[in-house]
Amino acid sequence: MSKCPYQTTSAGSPVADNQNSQTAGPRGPVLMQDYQLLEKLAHQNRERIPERVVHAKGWGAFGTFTVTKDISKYTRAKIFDTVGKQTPLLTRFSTVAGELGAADAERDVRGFAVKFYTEEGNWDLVGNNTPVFFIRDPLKFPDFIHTQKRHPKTNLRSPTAMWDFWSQSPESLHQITILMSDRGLPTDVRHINGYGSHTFSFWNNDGERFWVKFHFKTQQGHRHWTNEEAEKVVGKTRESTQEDLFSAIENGNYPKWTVNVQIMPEADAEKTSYNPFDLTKVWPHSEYPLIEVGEMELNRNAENYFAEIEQAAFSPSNVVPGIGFSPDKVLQARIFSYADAHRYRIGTHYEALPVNAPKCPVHHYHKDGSMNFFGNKSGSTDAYYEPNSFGGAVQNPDVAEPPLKISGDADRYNHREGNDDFSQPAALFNLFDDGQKQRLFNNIAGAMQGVPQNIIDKQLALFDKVDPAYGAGIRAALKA
Ligand code: HEM
Repeated sequence: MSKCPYQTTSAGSPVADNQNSQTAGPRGPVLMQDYQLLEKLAHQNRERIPERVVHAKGWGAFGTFTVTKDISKYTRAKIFDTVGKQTPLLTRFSTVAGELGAADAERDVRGFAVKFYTEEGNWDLVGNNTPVFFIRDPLKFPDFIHTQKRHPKTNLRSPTAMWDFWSQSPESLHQITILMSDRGLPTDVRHINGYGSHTFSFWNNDGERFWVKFHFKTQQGHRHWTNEEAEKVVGKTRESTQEDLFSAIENGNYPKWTVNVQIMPEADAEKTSYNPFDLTKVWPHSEYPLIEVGEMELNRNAENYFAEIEQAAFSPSNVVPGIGFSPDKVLQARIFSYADAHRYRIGTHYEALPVNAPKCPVHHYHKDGSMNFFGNKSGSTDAYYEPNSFGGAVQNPDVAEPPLKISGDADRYNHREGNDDFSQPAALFNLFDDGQKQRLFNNIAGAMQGVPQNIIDKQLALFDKVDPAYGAGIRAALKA
């Protein structure tokens, strides 16, 4: 058996006794000079960081992205430049509303966040298991999330608040239909698809821009629980997804996803009948078919959950040359929100932590700050400002994004005006067979228990507009 190392204080001094406090006599009291005891207690008091304001409960793993098809005519991103090329990555999956200790088997959207450690910096795709979202204007996000979290007085989740908000937000119908369908309660995260959801952009070496959507198709197939099955699971274990993902990887049963893109030439955005930057809409696959790009495999569990998964910081602002944003208003807001959240939740230099640090050289001129353990990053000791004459890092015009034409007057535009919120949910509703429809009705009726009738009526009127059979089915389920 190998000899264990000796325990030390955090200052490195060897510890003689870690079993007994230092006391005046065998019965105590303890001495103020027992710094070892003080250090242990003080560290324990600092073991928690704030949980994520949303997506607090999560499960993560490391893996690899492998390019299987050449899409270099659309993007100059180095991650895609050679078939067979592999890039290391980190994923974190999550539920949205539950706190850090929430049960896993809950009906909720699943977060699907991927950090690709590319040779030109980290690219984070912070998506969900749904191709659309509840809102299309980011001004709505804090209110929407308040309805998903606890009521200030009862400290309970409030179905009244949820349906009150949704019944006044017809753009949420598409996402509600997914959430209340079979796919709204997956058994685990190996059996879900992932979507970037927003429209992003690609640009190639010739300066051409394309609009792009990302789709991760599970190779494990889809698996879900009914509400009744999930209740039994939660009665047995609150950690069903953690157990499933961790043990699958530990046992060498590595989950895989086929990564696809939908590509829209830049000029098409002016022609489509729908706004291609509207997060509540999908692009018809018949017009913009899926193009295979690669495969994602998860093959390594974290050694330390807190250091590598809880402290992981994903942000839609992390793009790399060849991949860019789009005018999608919600995406634009997320470019601000995530890094701001990380500075608060983890600290100013969260990107220097090993799990967040890029695997390529990093050269910037940010200076000092709490927990700066790396000094200056400019590439030269004397170059702590820019421009300088001391060999510090310089800009690289080669990675400049092609200019984007913008038009219009600055104003607050009514995002509900002229928007069809009903056709796409109707198309989805009509894809469901009778059994799927009945479970959808039952799930919605179940989620409406205790909600005032006037709010239910407003919501039913919206379902009627999607399809009269949709509203009628829920009415019948409410009476059952
Ligand atoms: C205005 C809209 C939104 C805002 C302001 C917002 C904000 C946030 C914030 C502050 C966090 C916590 C970050 C942290 O502490 O690490 C978060 C987490 C997350 N959000 Fe959003 N969000 C928005 C919309 C979306 C959308 C549309 C998606 C998916 C398409 C999404 C997916 C996620 C995921 C997956 C996480 C968890 C990331 C992780 O695993 O660490 N969010 N969001």
